[in-house]
Amino acid sequence: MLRVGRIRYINCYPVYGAIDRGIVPLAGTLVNGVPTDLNRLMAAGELDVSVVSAVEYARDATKLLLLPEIGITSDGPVRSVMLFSKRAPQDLGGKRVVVSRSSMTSVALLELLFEHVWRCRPEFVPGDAEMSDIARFEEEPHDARLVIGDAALKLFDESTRGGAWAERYPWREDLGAAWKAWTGLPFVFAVWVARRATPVHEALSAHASLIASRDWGLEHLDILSQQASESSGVPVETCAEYFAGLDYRLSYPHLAGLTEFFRRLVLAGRVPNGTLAFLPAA
Ligand SMILES: C=C(O[C@@H]1C=C(C(=O)O)C=C[C@H]1O)C(=O)O
Repeated sequence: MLRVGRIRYINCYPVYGAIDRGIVPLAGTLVNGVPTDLNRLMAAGELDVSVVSAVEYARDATKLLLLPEIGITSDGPVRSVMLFSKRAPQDLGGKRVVVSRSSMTSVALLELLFEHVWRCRPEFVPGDAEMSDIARFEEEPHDARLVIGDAALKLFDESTRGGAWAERYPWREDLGAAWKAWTGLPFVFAVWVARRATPVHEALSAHASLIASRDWGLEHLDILSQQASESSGVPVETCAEYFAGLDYRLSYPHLAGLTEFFRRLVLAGRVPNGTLAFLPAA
């Protein structure tokens, strides 16, 4: 049985919604996790097909194939990948920036932004930043925090209404928006991949299910926004706007954004140079 990974954030509802509801069959079993769990399981050969951090593909491209036409992307603000800061990002040189242990792509993007846009060098420290960790943020000294997923959406939404979070973090940088301002391109946060060792017909079948489920999801964002609001505690209108701002296709502008990100990571010596290799389209 094919093992298929799913990020347990609401950002994956539009892709897995129809599979979850039995509307689209999937010949496999789902494994849930935060992005870094799925990256690790994929690298260890414990998953066959999964959504992973975009940078994980570049890191391990010789073992992986990209699934065409699907990704988690934004062309500008994403809302759920946020640097919450007590001071302006340009003033964070030598300061402590806690980066979510759940993320790989956003940490790599954040490092590029500090180096090239904000032009200073903070001290990066990995830390827990899921919804259940929010209450303990102040126990750990820090000047800024990178938060992704539902926890970021929740904190961003609350801080736009003023109150304690807005006071604690007067600077809130949306990494999708920062990338767009820097490069003019959309950003690809996550991609779907198959291990090259996975039998092609099985990977193709999973891909076809994911595409069909995503197409159903995009037609039913109202139902999914309601479900997302219930599970995240974020108002339904905010979830609806969030989904509207994400794009789950991988069209030319997204691929341009993805390769530009990889090119800059290669220059920074973070990932080996390589190429995009795709599973044949389903
Ligand atoms: C848009 C998001 O993109 C995510 C960010 C990832 C990363 O930083 O490695 C990986 C997968 C995506 O879930 C999000 O989680 O909010």
